[in-house]
Amino acid sequence: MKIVNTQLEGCFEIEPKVFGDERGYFYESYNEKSFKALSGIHTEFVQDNQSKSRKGVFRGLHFQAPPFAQAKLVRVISGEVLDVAVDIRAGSPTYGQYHAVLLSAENKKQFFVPRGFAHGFLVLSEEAEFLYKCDDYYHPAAEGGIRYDDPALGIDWKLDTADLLLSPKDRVLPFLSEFESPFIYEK
Ligand SMILES: Cc1cn([C@H]2C[C@H](O)[C@@H](COP(=O)(O)OP(=O)(O)O[C@H]3O[C@@H](C)C(=O)[C@@H](O)[C@H]3O)O2)c(=O)[nH]c1=O
Repeated sequence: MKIVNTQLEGCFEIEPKVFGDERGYFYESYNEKSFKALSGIHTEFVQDNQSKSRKGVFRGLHFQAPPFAQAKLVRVISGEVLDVAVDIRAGSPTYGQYHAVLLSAENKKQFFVPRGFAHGFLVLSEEAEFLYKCDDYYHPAAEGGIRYDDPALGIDWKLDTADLLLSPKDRVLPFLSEFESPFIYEK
């Protein structure tokens, strides 16, 4: 596997080593030892989540506030999504900046979203199944988020955002300017 760092400190993409043969393919979708050795991060994942969504569904931009913050290792097992992480660590030199990556069953890329980032994805294919590991458990009372269509973020979603399907909860999330981050940047 190969780690590709992004412009946002702590956020990186993973390109797994895929072994193809006449039967199909094989790859290690997660190997704790390699993950820790290559990333230098000693995250202990405790929960795996899976969701399925149809084209035009947007989930996000979500986080859990400390002390229940979650780092996530995300990937797609069918279809294609545009996955985005936004730096919401108060005082971060890249506060409000985002990284977007196309994740698909085809490219098998993974994306590591650290604590202190809001995360979301838009489904670009007819359907997509999304799988992710989290390093803390679900705590609904600690859930928070910011609006995906905040002009201050300026995210290019690659689909007409007028017709997206969002949960009622995600429709009323605050814009960055209305938002007080529960995360503080630590160098
Ligand atoms: C996230 C989560 C939800 N749920 C329940 C609550 C609710 O009834 C149902 C659907 O929840 P949501 O609408 O919050 O699901 P969803 O919008 O898919 O939320 C997810 O979005 C992506 C972008 C993330 O990054 C995740 O961390 C998570 O926030 O599942 C759990 O039981 N455990 C969990 O860990």
